[in-house]
Amino acid sequence: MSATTVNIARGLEDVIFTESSLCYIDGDQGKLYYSGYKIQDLAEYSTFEEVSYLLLHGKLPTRAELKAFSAALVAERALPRSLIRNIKAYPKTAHPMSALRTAISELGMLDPHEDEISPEGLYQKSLSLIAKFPTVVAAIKRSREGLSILAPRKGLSHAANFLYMSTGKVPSKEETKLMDVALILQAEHGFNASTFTAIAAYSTQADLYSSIVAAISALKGPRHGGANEAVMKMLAEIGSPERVSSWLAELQAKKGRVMGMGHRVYKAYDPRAGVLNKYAAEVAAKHGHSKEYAILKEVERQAGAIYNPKGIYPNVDFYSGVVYSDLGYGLEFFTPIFAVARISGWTAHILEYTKVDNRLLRPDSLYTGKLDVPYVPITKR
Ligand SMILES: CC(=O)SCCNC(=O)CCNC(=O)[C@H](O)C(C)(C)COP(=O)(O)OP(=O)(O)OC[C@H]1O[C@@H](n2cnc3c(N)ncnc32)[C@H](O)[C@@H]1OP(=O)(O)O
Ligand SMILES: O=C([O-])CC(=O)C(=O)O
Repeated sequence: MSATTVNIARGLEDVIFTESSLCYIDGDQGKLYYSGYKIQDLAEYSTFEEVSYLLLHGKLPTRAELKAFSAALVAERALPRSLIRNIKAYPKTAHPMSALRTAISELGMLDPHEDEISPEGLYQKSLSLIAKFPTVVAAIKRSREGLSILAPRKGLSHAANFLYMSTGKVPSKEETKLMDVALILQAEHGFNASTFTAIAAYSTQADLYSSIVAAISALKGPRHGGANEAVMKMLAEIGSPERVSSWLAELQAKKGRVMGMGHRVYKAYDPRAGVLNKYAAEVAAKHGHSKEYAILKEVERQAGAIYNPKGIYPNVDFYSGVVYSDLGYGLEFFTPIFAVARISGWTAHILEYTKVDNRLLRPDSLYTGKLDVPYVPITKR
């Protein structure tokens, strides 16, 4: 093989390595479907529980199925005591994504059946992880803020309970809807970097927890899930809508990237950003976070003129921070909230991959090094 005969896909773009019926993205048209349903319909009419059921089962639940599924999630929400103790002892300076990665790793260690990979065992562990992610993230948040960790509260939906455990207040209907929408929009997105990482780990027959820890690690990066936090830092750097133009000129001069814009698959407006933009505008108008929103709109307008012709538009991370800030989360919790949503997609993909054909993932590279180099003893180098 030589460089002239091999087509190297550096970012694995356009490489199709499996089949999946979980998610369809039309990147040119800016369309997204979960198991055939339009993302806009799910965001408007559904709940995170319903969407998680859809992803795990491939169909929307009946009323009775949803009731049983939601009850199963509620039953799995609480954390082992020793994990709560340990979360309290995590350094307050640690990034919440590092704390989440550590906590999920601990959950695996505490599960006496960590390695079980029967379909029933995997499904049960998936439910348990979907249920526990909000409890873990809320516990990390409260512990960092020097507040007592709250136990999950029965009678609250997944989104409402997450908000309750995070803030100590039972949220309003509007706040719950806002969190539900954010979680629904981020629940699944095909073979993005974190899902692919989860599958790569799982393809070795590593246990579910290890695969999810791998996924959390990949989500942390600012080119992927970490972009929502990076957007907020970018807004702080810009400072005001009037500064957007000079900031953009500097960014272009150093060939930098506008965080929250651009996507490997979408070469049009990310439909999730469209939905979040609408909610962010409402939140900004109602609750006075209008400065951040105003800067974002200006970045979208001015950066759009430069980058839209190249297929670079706002992605899901562009407007989500305005929504999370409004719900009471600091910017370091934006990516953990993404993980609270994406755990459904990660586990659904692992369950699906097991059924399709759990084949070891192992790509190749074009070797560009030397061969048959004579070994020189260390004393002679
Ligand atoms: C949930 C998610 O993961 S959504 C994505 C979140 N990430 C971000 O928002 C970070 C900012 N965006 C990016 O870095 C990129 O758009 C990515 C990594 C997400 C996808 O990019 P890719 O499809 O891999 O494109 P690639 O990195 O090859 O860039 C192609 C060209 O577009 C430019 N480009 C891509 N994104 C941006 C951006 N946000 N701002 C400015 N230029 C950009 C690159 O500089 C490059 O230009 P060049 O050809 O002149 O060198
Ligand atoms: O699909 C991707 O590459 C990134 C993304 O938008 C997501 O994971 O939600």
